[in-house]
Amino acid sequence: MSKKYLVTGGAGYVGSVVAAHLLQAGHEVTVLDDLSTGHRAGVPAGARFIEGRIQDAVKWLDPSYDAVLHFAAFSQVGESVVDPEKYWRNNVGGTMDLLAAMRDAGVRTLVFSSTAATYGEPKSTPITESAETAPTSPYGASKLAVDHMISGEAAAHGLAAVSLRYFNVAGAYGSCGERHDPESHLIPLVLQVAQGKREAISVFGEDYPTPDGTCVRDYIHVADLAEAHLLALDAATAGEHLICNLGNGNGFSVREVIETVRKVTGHPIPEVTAPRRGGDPAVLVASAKAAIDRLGWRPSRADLAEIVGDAWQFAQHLDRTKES
Ligand SMILES: O=c1ccn([C@@H]2O[C@H](COP(=O)(O)OP(=O)(O)O[C@H]3O[C@H](CO)[C@H](O)[C@H](O)[C@H]3O)[C@@H](O)[C@H]2O)c(=O)[nH]1
Repeated sequence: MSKKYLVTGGAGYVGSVVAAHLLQAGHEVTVLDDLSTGHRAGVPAGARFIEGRIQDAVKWLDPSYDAVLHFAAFSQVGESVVDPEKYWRNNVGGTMDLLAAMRDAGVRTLVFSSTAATYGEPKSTPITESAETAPTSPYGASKLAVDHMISGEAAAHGLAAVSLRYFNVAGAYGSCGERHDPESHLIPLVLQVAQGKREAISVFGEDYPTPDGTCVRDYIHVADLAEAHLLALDAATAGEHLICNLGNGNGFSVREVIETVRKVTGHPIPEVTAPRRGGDPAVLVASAKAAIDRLGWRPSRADLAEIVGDAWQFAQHLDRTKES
């Protein structure tokens, strides 16, 4: 049955891919995005677009919406360390306003874009949802605060809520892909080297306690991630706040990612060793058992070469359309 959804941050990377999946499933989608980091061109065709802030969601939410999928947030770990207030005001304050607007409008289902950064430096791997939450950045702390806020809203006011804690989202879905400005994520940066836009990729630290000394991450294809959001909408239960990690449970080192980009693109990728980046845990790998058991999620694009290949197609598409 067709439903009506508000997607905050639907002009951004993950939000636009989820909006596209909702539209393909036959649903009606309104994207609310202030374009502070998103791109108007990223909003999928067929979605209604409102340029606006989550703080003002009360102006647009009404009882005709079945649920909100909430992606709008600042997400740069480094920036959050130098400007924490920006993260508390927007990510936490903005979500507080959004939750109030949902209550006013009687919209009682929420899927929230949470993050592995809520856990901080893990004590054991793979990380389950019962692991200690000790974020090492204001970004992670702001997302954890929202998770707590949502738990309270579910308990006190019967919200049906699911928080999905993403590990390293990568890849692309057609014309929806990753384009941060400035770019700080590993795969798009290595692809920029392949495109000749950068001379070399800096490897941030090669003395970590990992097999090749570089950091290990769990890369998940953005389309697999998007499918989990549709399942989460079905699984959401009044008065319950379900939290699920989303990752493949496979770790790849920075060097393995660079080598995969070499193979996929056929370009040599010069690398230089740089100092460790502050706040980077050595290994972040998810246990996705909860998503598999509770949501019925089955990721189908876990192959790193496929993830990198789709990101490579998107990087070339951006060049061709001269939007980059
Ligand atoms: O030029 C670069 C860029 C990154 N890295 C390394 O590559 C790995 C992956 O880095 P990304 O920046 O791509 O991703 P992160 O693991 O830092 O980020 C992810 O986890 C963060 C929380 O830890 C946030 O949730 C963030 O949005 C999410 O993408 C890290 O070890 C990083 O040090 C490099 O070596 N060189």
